Amino acid sequence: MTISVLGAGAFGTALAISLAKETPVTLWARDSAQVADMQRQRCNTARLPDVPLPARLTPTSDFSQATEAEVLLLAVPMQKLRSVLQAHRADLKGKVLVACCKGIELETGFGPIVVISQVLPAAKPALLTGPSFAADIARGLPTALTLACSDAKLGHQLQQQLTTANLRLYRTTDTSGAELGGALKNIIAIACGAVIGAGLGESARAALMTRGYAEMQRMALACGAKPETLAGLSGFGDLTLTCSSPLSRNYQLGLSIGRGDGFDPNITVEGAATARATAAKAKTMGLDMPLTETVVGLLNGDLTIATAGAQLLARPLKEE
Ligand SMILES: NC(=O)C1=CN([C@@H]2O[C@H](COP(=O)(O)OP(=O)(O)OC[C@H]3O[C@@H](n4cnc5c(N)ncnc54)[C@H](O)[C@@H]3O)[C@@H](O)[C@H]2O)C=CC1
Ligand SMILES: O=C(CO)COP(=O)(O)O
Repeated sequence: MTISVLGAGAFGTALAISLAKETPVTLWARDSAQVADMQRQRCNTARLPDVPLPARLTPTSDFSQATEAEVLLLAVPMQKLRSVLQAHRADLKGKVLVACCKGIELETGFGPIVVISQVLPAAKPALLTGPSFAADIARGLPTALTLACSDAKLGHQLQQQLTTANLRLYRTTDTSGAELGGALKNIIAIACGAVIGAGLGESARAALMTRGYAEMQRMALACGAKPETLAGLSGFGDLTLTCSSPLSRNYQLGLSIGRGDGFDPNITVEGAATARATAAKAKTMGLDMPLTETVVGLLNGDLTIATAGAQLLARPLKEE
């Protein structure tokens, strides 16, 4: 079996490093200078500077070389997924495509599986998601993820093919639940970072995580997802990691909002566009998602932390 990873950011490189310890892996980046640097230094100096690339990992900027593999992992940000697929439609036709991004497309409200199916109707889409920092995977630390694929046979096969010594995959056919868990937890992580950054305390964070989980479930169940998927690695698991670790970029963005600091717009923070997409989607579906709306208000500068907190606390009292 041959594997390629498309996108040599932090996550794509980490997955390629882990998989290349067991099988040959091609890692594609669009930037030929970055590829030359990885070939020379045997390291992704920009994203994972302390981790050497295994001998069986081949960096390339030649897209057709990368698409010779049987299984392709798509590790580009969610908001870039459609354009990458469209740009390489011919090479990707009919391929097994495992999306590794976590988010909802701003313009359409769709997750990665639908985007793949729209651009490449003959492709066989799957999703790899769950609690994992690129740095942990790259360093060989133990990690458990969810492999979601509506085709149960293909999902079983991918689970076997993509499990490594440190990366244990569970499988599900509930792609909608896995997509939404991984996407929506980023919104709540921004909120948690904001609360901690503003010094509002650990109790407030626990409240946000719990009510955020209720909000995630509300949206996911309305979209036909299974509750047990939300309770699994892709939902509850990733919510826990992302809302509690300063290594999370979504949490870091929240921290900077809470502290009133600036934030580098070039850092990949999936939760920002996803919050906006989710708030719009919730409105059309008639769903109450007050935390998501609050995060959008904070991101747009329409709310301060003080007014956001006051608004949430003043909401009508209800059953849990
Ligand atoms: N970094 C992490 O710990 C984890 C990241 N993820 C997910 O993986 C996805 C990617 O995140 P990271 O790798 O961390 O981001 P990153 O910012 O480190 O890398 C993104 C990569 O995508 C490439 N890219 C962007 N637009 C492109 C285009 N149009 N064509 C080709 N390449 C393009 C960039 O050059 C960059 O190498 C996100 O959805 C994120 O949520 C998931 C789990 C863990
Ligand atoms: O998805 C992640 C952890 O599972 C990575 O989180 P960030 O994108 O917030 O860094």
